[in-house]
Amino acid sequence: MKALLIGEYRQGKLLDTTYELKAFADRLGADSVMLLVGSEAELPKYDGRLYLADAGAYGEYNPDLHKQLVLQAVEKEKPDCVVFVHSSYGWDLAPRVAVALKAGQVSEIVALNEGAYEVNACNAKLRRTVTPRSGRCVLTIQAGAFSPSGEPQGTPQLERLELSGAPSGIDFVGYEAAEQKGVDLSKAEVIVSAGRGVGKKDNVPVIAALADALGGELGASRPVVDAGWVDHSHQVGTTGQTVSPKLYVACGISGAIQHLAGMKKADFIVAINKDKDAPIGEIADVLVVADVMQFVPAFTARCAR
Ligand SMILES: Cc1cc2nc3c(=O)[nH]c(=O)nc-3n(C[C@H](O)[C@H](O)[C@H](O)COP(=O)(O)OP(=O)(O)OC[C@H]3O[C@@H](n4cnc5c(N)ncnc54)[C@H](O)[C@@H]3O)c2cc1C
Repeated sequence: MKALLIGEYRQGKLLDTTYELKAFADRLGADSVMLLVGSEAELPKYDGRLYLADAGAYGEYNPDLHKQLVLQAVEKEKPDCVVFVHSSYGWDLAPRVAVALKAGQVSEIVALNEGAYEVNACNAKLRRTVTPRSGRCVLTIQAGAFSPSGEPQGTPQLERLELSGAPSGIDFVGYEAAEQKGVDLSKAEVIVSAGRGVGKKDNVPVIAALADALGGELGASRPVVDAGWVDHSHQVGTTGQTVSPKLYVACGISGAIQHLAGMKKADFIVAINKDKDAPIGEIADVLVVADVMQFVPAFTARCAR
């Protein structure tokens, strides 16, 4: 099996998720070759062939041109699958490539299951296992689901791809940073996060009090934000902030991939959960099996002494 991996630059910087593509291909048992559209200034550590194309004259992202370049690489390599990260880039480009190739697309893969793909369903409450029927397929992987097992290594063997025409009718205007409101969790050294397990909005101050006692910030999982218990600026995860504090305390959080993707780089993780088998236990340094509303007030009282 051969996989064409579509790496990603954002504003000239190589995204770390590019390495997750290689980890996915390795777990699939596929030979891989990579394509990057961007500058040579920052190349990934990659032990294999890397197609590099410069479309900078047309702005950082132009769907027509990027699709054209992916199709060129497909023509040369004849891969069985073309793999993107499920980012805004992958969301936009993967379906365009799938339509052009008349290939089936499987989106937001979170795990492999004996050669089939597991994807989230019902807002990640369920998983579906799917196998594409088309011979060639286009895949997108959930960021954080396939972490590299060690430090990425290798120097890529570069091959250039040239554009064969100007884009039709699409101009890249630029990126506009979202207005920064509320807290910037990315700089916090301690984060104490509330999950659905805290039960109700009135219980959130109990979690915030622990954050205060530890000199940290309040974080939250998405259901807590969606329910309006905590402002979105506190959300940790793929659709919230990515954080790397010294200490992360997860209170009543199950450990869904989308949450883990935002906090798994924390130096030390404490999880408080009444379920001893909660998935967060797999990455937590300490798992306290307890009712969060009994444990946290007692813990806060000890911290405040
Ligand atoms: C496209 C997409 C993007 C997403 N982005 C994000 C994101 O950025 N961030 C994010 O967090 N999620 C995100 N999600 C949602 C994610 O898939 C999960 O649904 C979510 O993280 C679950 O939040 P939770 O752990 O708080 O709730 P649950 O999964 O419901 O877990 C609650 C946990 O609390 C425990 N619990 C219950 N009661 C108690 C108690 N009294 N004491 C102790 N423990 C208790 C339970 O055992 C359980 O483990 C996204 C989903 C999708 C599809």
